[in-house]
Amino acid sequence: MCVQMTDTRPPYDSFMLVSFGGPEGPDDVMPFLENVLRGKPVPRQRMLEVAEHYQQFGGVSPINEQNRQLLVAIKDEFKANDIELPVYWGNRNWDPYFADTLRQMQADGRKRTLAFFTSMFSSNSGCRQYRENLAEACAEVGGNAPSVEKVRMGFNHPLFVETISDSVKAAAESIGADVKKTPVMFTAHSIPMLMAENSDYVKQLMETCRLVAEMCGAENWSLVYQSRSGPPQQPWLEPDVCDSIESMDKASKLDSLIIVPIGFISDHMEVLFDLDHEASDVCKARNIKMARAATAGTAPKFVTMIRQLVEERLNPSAEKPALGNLGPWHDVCPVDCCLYNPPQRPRPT
Ligand SMILES: C=CC1=C(C)c2cc3[nH]c(cc4nc(cc5[nH]c(cc1n2)c(C)c5CCC(=O)O)C(CCC(=O)O)=C4C)c(C)c3C=C
Ligand SMILES: [Fe+2]
Ligand SMILES: [Fe+2]
Repeated sequence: MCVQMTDTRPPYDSFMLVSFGGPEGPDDVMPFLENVLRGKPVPRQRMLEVAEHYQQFGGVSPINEQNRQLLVAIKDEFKANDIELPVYWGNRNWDPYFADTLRQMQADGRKRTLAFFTSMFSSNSGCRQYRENLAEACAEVGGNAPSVEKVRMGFNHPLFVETISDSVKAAAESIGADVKKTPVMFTAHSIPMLMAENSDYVKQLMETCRLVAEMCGAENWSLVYQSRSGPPQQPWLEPDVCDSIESMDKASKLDSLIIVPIGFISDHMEVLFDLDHEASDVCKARNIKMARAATAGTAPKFVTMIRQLVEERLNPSAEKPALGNLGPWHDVCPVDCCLYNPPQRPRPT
């Protein structure tokens, strides 16, 4: 006998942009970094080093302003496509914090929200930690806080791949390079090996890089990592972007190089400092013409992708576009998705 289950949940009634947050002035930098690194075995020296990067930009991370612009673009996109979901924004590490946003949503009578996380790839940091922090915030807000459900990871969505492919072509053009022949170095945030092994981070990144390279015709590409923050004895994903530039150039003199921050959706501090400053200095010292491809930001195709990811959840019979070999990623994470339990070590004093 087949038993038809009825979905008794309320319909989706809102949208939430779920992001990282960033400091908005010099006094915010240390409390922000304390939030980011709570429970993570990152040496204090590295924390102070990163604080200095932020202070060089007046203590202001561009991420919040970029998210404000993205929110405007999403609202316009929803309006133009008759999606009547009010749009909210909450961050893990800075104002507006998840709990404050959920409290506002509760006051507005919202019961069930669809969330887009500003991470295109599955990892503990980009998936599970967001979900756990949202669940903690819901518990803090109380019984009738809205439930939050994330849309699927969009790493292989055709419109994400197109957005980055367009950026790579524009970057090549900006230095008069032939995208087919010029080395294209995709970069993503390094994470501990143990975290990587418990997620599909590298598999998804490799797939997106392959798809972007195929779409824009880049024949010489690699995936490297940046922004490592772990203690020296803990293995993190390698190679590092600056080391890679040096070793590639030593192996065979580079004329031009295109760097593509595939792991980040906007031009925040890790892109401005680690690529536009550090990697760019390595290239200048070696006389390599470097172009850094733009991140997705508010590119119209990227904003349309966010709208389509929402639409496919509002209408479960809608098509779920995905390029390549991995298929559309899951809507609902399995229980063990992106687990990470690092070995506990005493904190250095
Ligand atoms: C254990 C892993 C990580 C540590 C430690 C870490 C430190 C760290 N990160 C930032 C700033 C940013 N990180 C961002 C993204 C990001 N970070 C990690 C992992 C660690 N970071 C991952 C896997 C990712 C990608 C997924 C995600 O969470 O978004 C971002 C971008 C966020 C965005 O929404 O675009 C920033 C900014 C600092 C300052 C820091 C401490 C030294
Ligand atoms: Fe990070
Ligand atoms: Fe996950």
